[in-house]
Amino acid sequence: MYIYNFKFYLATSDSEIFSVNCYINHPVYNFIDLQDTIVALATPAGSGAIGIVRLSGTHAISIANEVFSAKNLEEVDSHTIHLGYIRNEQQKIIDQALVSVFKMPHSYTKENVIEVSCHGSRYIQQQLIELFIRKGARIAREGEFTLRAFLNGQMDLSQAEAVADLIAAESESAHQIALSQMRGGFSDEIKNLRDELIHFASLIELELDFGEEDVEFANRNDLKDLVAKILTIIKRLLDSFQLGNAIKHGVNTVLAGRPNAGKSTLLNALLNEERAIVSDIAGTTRDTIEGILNIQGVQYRLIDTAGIREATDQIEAIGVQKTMEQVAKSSILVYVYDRNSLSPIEVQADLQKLDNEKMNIIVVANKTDIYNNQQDDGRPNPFIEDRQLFAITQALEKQYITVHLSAKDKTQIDQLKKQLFELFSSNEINQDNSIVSNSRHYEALKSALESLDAVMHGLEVGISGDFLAMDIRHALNYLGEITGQISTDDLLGNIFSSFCIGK
Ligand SMILES: Nc1nc2c(ncn2[C@@H]2O[C@H](COP(=O)(O)OP(=O)(O)OP(=O)(O)O)[C@@H](O)[C@H]2O)c(=O)[nH]1
Ligand SMILES: [Mg+2]
Repeated sequence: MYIYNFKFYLATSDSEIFSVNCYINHPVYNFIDLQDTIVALATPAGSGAIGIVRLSGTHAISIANEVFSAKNLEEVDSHTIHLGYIRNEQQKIIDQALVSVFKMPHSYTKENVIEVSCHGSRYIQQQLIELFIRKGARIAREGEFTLRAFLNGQMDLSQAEAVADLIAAESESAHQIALSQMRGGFSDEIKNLRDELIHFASLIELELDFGEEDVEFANRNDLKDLVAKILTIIKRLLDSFQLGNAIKHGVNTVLAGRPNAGKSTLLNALLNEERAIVSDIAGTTRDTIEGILNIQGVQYRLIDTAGIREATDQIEAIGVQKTMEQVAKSSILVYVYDRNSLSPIEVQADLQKLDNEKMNIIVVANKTDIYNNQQDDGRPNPFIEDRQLFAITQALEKQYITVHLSAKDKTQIDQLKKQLFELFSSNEINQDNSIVSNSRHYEALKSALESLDAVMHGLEVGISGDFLAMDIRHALNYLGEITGQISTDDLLGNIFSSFCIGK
């Protein structure tokens, strides 16, 4: 099968080999009928000032022309807009509308596209869609406009996915990542590297064709250099995922610490609203409480939790367990403690318990409004007086970013925000760096990395060409999945079903 494809490759243009292979294995074009003309509402359902009904497909213009009398739409230029009445079969006016005409291939889907901007009444939109269906269009499936754009070569798969991300983007940084991916992002880079790898794969396959003869068309050192180059790039992309994913979905930031440390007070101060109940009773917060904080375009999902201690009742015990789960799931832990009542030894013990390699930690030494050298009751603060304890505090502050603040008086809250932002700064995005934010891409890159590691290992120990070719083929498949050069019905179905109808 593969050799057959390979010979086919030699007879055709460069780098077509794997798409041919994919086409034979996965007839992507079969599961959807590209001949149909599709219709859907492109604006949100419901009433508004304007609603847009969109048609795409071979007959889009002729269908619209049948119900629009002001002009012959088949004769107008592409990218023109026309005002006129839309009438049903009984010549009853449905609406006066603006009709935009895009002639293939100069449209979003590369097909004929009509956009009818009508008055945004539900009734009119419904009537228009039903009329177009009676005239031969069918209702579009979720994401079918974008799927067609992909199948017709308007964009690659990762760009199509970025369209959905762009629509869903709720913060400046998520918007930025989606936009950069839509404009090509890292997929061009992947495509180019993949093409270079295909070149080597074909040379190695050619060696295999010569069977018994001892020939080597693919220079192993050059291949090694290429694989090393690709590995470096893939590793960089994989590393960017933590940032990309956090930005796309919001950075999970958990506030944890002992009861009465002031976590809920801090949540309220950060959100600037009284979200969580605050009291001097230890164990006030039982369940997790969330709020969204936007710092310069990055969304932080703040999670206030139950104070960590030996629980005094069952409900509190569940709360403490939930806290530990939240800590494990989060990207940032804001560990809050009352610096006037918790000894540095206890702080150290807490941090050791909570710290896991992956997490970013910010320590908040709370309640600076209480005079540092004396406690609530006026007695001197033992942690300042004791030189040994003071040394532990200093060591901790070296190890962890520490912010001294008063949650109650809202002093130094901006300093905490600054530290949060610096952990997940969006500078990297602004510089147009390639950032992976899609978990499907992340998984494919991880698999490609494994296969390429195997290729590298194979090159080092000098394994035979057929094994080498197999690992390269795997890597090519995984890389091709990202851009859609390799795709299956299931994969496409999965991706586009998460789109809304009309996109
Ligand atoms: N003086 C002072 N008191 C504070 C500060 N922050 C919180 N408090 C007080 O400390 C007590 C506990 O505050 P909470 O915010 O409920 O503490 P918590 O960490 O959420 O406590 P649990 O929910 O029980 O785990 C309340 O009486 C707050 O008013 C602060 O910065 N300065
Ligand atoms: Mg609380």
